[in-house]
Amino acid sequence: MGLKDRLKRGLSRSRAALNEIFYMGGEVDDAFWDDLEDTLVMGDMGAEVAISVTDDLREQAARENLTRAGQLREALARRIASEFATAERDPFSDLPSVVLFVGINGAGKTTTVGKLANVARRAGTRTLIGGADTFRAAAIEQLDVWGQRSGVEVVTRTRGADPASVCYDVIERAEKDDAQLVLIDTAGRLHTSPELMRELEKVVKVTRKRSGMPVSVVLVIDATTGQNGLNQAKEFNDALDLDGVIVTKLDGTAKGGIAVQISHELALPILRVGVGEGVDDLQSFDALEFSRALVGENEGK
Ligand SMILES: Nc1nc2c(ncn2[C@@H]2O[C@H](COP(=O)(O)OP(=O)(O)OP(=O)(O)O)[C@@H](O)[C@H]2O)c(=O)[nH]1
Repeated sequence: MGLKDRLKRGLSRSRAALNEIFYMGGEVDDAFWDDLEDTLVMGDMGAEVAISVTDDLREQAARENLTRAGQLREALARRIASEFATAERDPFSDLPSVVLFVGINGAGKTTTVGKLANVARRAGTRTLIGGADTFRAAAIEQLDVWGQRSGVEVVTRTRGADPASVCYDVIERAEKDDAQLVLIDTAGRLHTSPELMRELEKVVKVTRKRSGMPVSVVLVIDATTGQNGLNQAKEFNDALDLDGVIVTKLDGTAKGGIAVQISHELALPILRVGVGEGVDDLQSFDALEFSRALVGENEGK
């Protein structure tokens, strides 16, 4: 299956409601505009974005005399795409680069690190994995499995070790091995715990201070957490000044619009999206491709 098809398949649940209001041949009337706005809100795009997208599209329809719903699909995708913040640099391809992955428990950090390491190694990039999740023994084992699978070395310490000193070790090793890409997994934590957030601030500070390579802090968010995901993003961004976001599990939700809202409200780029559990299901992010997959295309296209 091609990448585009995987993205489309992954977003099929999010697309279902919009598909319904865009059924072929539908008239563009007041009910259509109400339905469109409601559907965008229900898909977790947020009221502000939903209203401004609908208003703009409505003006465009009047200006260009578009009367059938199907005629508006591509325009809607383009309008939604314009809501995403754009990335100044991609920390996974603009090398050298150190990336710290943060997020709440179970968001998909370890899996994401593993998938990215696998892809980087296959592309011939000298890659190193850092295991700063010393809280859970299983997390260290899980990273080791990904390391073995992809042939990437994992630098970590035993359970209970200070995560900031693990980062120190990782950077030291990266310099010695002349690594180009360093991916560091951190322990999952609730954004509502000030103590854990402070610990994470220390991890980021130590890594930034010690590393001669640019350091990015990337938040991994599980899309199925919906509006809670937006709150998490705000808390993490306030504490750590994030560089970007990876949204996972978009295949498990009808609320894929949350990616639009997070990127727009926090002015943070989406760096990758997860649309399934396979290695190829962690995809590069293209705002227009993503928006098209969210909105759907007319039949026969
Ligand atoms: N369906 C689906 N599952 C995913 C995706 N990304 C990750 N997962 C699954 O989510 C689960 C949790 O992923 P982990 O990588 O262990 O999460 P974590 O953030 O490292 O968790 P902690 O170590 O507890 O902080 C795993 O079963 C993954 O396979 C995705 O895009 N789609």
